[in-house]
Amino acid sequence: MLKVGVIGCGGMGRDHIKRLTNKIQGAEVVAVSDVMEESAKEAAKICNARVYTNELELIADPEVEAVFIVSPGFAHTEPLLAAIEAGKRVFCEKPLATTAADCLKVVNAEVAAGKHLIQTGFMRRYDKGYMQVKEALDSGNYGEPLMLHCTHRNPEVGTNYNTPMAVHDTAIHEIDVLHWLVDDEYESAQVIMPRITKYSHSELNDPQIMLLRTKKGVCIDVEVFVNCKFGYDINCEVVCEDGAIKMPEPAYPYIRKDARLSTTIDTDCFVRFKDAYDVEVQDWVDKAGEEVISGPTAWDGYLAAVTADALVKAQESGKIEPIITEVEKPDFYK
Ligand SMILES: NC(=O)C1=CN([C@@H]2O[C@H](COP(=O)(O)OP(=O)(O)OC[C@H]3O[C@@H](n4cnc5c(N)ncnc54)[C@H](O)[C@@H]3O)[C@@H](O)[C@H]2O)C=CC1
Ligand SMILES: O=C1[C@H](O)[C@H](O)[C@@H](O)[C@H](O)[C@H]1O
Repeated sequence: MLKVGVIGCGGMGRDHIKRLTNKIQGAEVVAVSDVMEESAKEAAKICNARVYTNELELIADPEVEAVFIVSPGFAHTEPLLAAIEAGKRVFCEKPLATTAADCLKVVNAEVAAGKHLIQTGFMRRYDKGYMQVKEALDSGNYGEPLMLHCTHRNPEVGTNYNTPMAVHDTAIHEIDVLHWLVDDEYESAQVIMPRITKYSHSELNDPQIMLLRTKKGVCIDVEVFVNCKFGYDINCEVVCEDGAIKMPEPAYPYIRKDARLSTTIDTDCFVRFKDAYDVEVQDWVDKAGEEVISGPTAWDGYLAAVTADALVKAQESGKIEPIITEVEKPDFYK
């Protein structure tokens, strides 16, 4: 039984604690940590775990064999480095860190330690819909991909959510999954700012249209609209030389009543991607004893952050910004 310590007991942290406690085979949560002690105490009731307010003490706990980092992205780097030093396996929710520089610190520390410890929580790769799109693309039946049209829509976000977060907290999912889908690398980034919705605030341009171009010339547009109000609406269509592949939407019934036809749109990621989280976390637990990481690594986290940095720069400049990876992929990750 893998004994897990969870850092961060907010929305995603509690969701993972419930998952590890009630659904995942082969793991149990033995410790939880949050800077807000009350949050940690509430979360500990789910799994009867020890409570910490200092994440480094949780990592040092001898009973904790593996660590889940589910604090905000800006707080990931320190526990990642501490867990690497302690030689403990880590599942780190996306983003690995909010800048490429911080991600590179983690990559360098993991390579120097010589042990494969870090998995990054890019769970869209485990989603059935994205996997079906990838299977169709890899079949070769539709020719080469030319364009991708995507949306990442939230019903609403809090007032602490700002313009750069649309990249490193939200679009980071598309940044990782889309180059994986088309098996290509990114070359340049641009951000177009449409008229701002009345539901936004002074620190947030919402919606945003993010444009990515890959080295093979595939052009990707991602509409990020985090106050769309109507639901949590994730779409992805790949237009190829011999056809177009659209990711299926969640299967809900179509209801005919009172001369109206209606169906359901999810309202958050916890429902929309419930199965993907389950598959991702069960796979991480099942493979916790293996020498290498089978899922997205710290290097994937760094690559995503390099593109995120370029998109954040493009938000400011309004120009097409190059996406340049400073270092070659270490043999450690090959
Ligand atoms: N894979 C996915 O689809 C999703 C991933 N996430 C990721 O999960 C992480 C947490 O997101 P949410 O739960 O939505 O945030 P949240 O704001 O609801 O919760 C964060 C929690 O971490 C605590 N915290 C802050 N600094 C901390 C520290 N240094 N040590 C321990 N706890 C600390 C806060 O007190 C809060 O309880 C983020 O990295 C986010 O990107 C969130 C939602 C969906
Ligand atoms: O990871 C997530 C969620 O999956 C939502 O899709 C994003 O919009 C949110 O900002 C982020 O935390």
